Amino acid sequence: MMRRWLAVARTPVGAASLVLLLLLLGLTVFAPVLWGARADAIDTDALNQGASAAHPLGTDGLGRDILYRVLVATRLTIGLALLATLVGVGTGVLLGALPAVLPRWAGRLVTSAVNVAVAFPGLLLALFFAVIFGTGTTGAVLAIAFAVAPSFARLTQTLAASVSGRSYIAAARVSGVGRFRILVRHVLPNIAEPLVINATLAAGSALTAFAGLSFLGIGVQAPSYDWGRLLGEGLNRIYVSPAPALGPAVAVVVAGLAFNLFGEAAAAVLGHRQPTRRRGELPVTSAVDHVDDEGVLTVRNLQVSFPGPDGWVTPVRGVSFAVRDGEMVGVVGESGSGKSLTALAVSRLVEHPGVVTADRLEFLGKPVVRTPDRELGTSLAMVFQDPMTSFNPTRRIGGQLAEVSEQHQGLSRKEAWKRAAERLESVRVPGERVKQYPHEFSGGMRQRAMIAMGLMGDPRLVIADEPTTALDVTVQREVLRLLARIRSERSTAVLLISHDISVVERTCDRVLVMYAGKIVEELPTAELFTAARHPYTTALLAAVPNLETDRDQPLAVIPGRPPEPGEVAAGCPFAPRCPLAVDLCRTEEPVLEAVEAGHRVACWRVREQRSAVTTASRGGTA
Ligand SMILES: Nc1ncnc2c1ncn2[C@@H]1O[C@H](COP(=O)(O)OP(=O)(O)OP(=O)(O)O)[C@@H](O)[C@H]1O
Repeated sequence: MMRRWLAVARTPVGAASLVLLLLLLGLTVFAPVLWGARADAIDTDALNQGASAAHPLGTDGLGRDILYRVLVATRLTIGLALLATLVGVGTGVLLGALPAVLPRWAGRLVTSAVNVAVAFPGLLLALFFAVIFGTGTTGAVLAIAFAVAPSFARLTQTLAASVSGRSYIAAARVSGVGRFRILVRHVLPNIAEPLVINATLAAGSALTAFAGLSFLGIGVQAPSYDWGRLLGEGLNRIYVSPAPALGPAVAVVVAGLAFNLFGEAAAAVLGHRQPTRRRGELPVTSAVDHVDDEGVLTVRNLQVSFPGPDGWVTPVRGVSFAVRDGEMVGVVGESGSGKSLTALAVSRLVEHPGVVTADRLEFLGKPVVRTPDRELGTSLAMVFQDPMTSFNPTRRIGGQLAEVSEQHQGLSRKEAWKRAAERLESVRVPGERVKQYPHEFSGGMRQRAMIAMGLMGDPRLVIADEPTTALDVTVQREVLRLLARIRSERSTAVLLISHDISVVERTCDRVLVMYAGKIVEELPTAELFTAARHPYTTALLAAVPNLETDRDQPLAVIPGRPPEPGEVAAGCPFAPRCPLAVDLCRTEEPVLEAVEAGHRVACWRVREQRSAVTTASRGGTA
């Protein structure tokens, strides 16, 4: 962090503005001590003089030297501007952060009030508040502070929203960390940088606004004086002698520029981190698939919907499955098939305005909605796709791991850090690395540390959403081996989400194949290459190269693309890409049916073949 700010000082604009700011700081501290007496010295022999060698900026109506007065006024001018900025930024950040901790209705009220206030120009607001608070220094400070606050509230809200989609926030939430703590520990530190940059810019504006108020006579009052007041006094006789007005005017401009240029240089070098974020009637429930299995997790007819411009869209359209104790289940499917949303719904992480409905959504025999945060936090672990965003970059790895145990298991800070080191060791990361920051870890280590974080509690289920996508092949294998080891050593169930069917085939006991928000086939992985029946599953398998694949031929690809959640037509959603599709496939959607024990398929053609076989065998026995 420090290094990044030093880089700002190394740019020409950054360096020049920093020198000016240091100069101003020096004057703020020392000018009144050095020249305070001379600035107040009345000289009746030299009233209202213009520029001269003895008085470079002339004298005022009492014969006081204006140059000394400008220098001495630095303290009050800069001090008040900084005070106003501090109060304004503080109030703004508070207002901006409140919606994150308040109940939703109250949060909306605050947001609306901020939106209304932002619509007014700052200086107009300052004048309005100056009239309310009355003339004088306190009034002017509050007026400028309250004029600055709305834009900071808006900025905080926007920045907070942009980081709230990060995996480490989701990880903290799934670990049951409270809203206030998430705000203070995870959100605010990660938006501090742009806030500081904007505060520097705001200080420049506050300085000029303050000078304006004093100039108009509603800021600093005699006998105190700041640059604004000196400017006002000098301006009265600008046609006789320009120097007394020019001095304070130059001071205001130079100081304002110093703040603004430093802010601009910092913004240009540090840049604004703008992480991307994914983003009528509720849809009717579709046919319910039947699941017999009960276990750690039971999901029946799970649907996830979002309001869209043309009504609700439902990316997850009725998913049913179960995960038993100690079982490793894979979920595969192309991008957009609803795998991640299914996982997020299970962990209560689908964000408003998303709506999750299910006939049953139970974890450890209890409805997920009623599972206390503490229990969910220690019994369910999430491992996210991107090891870059899975940790809060401003905090040490150990602290982030320890948080879970401190919060939920009542461990002391020391014990929790000790456990964090042990858990890191268990995922083959040297324990002493607890003290390091996420950027000091490699991608694979970060992913293993994320798994270690999940193991801080005693999870009964680990949900790993594409945990190896961002990693190279060898690290990928290591992470998968680690998940498998955790499963066998601790009998923890694992739900592994992947778009790569070969990864699932190698590691899992059972596979769920998803297409367009539904499970289209479920079978034991051991039978994947021999017994898969759904044309989509067989097409996915055909796209996996193996030892017999002819290397001179291009790999099989599935023609076309899956439908978007809003455009799923009647019939089987795979029909437009299916070589076996018949008319029935285009008009009616097949339901998931058991073809054998542990093997379910949703396909009209498979059903047709089965009934043909059954009829033939009946005919044979008749
Ligand atoms: N917050 C949201 N608002 C609206 N639509 C969403 C939202 N989140 C996801 N979707 C949509 O839901 C569909 C399924 O998304 P999901 O992330 O579950 O897919 P996925 O199968 O995990 O794909 P990937 O492998 O690319 O992560 C996508 O079409 C996506 O655009």
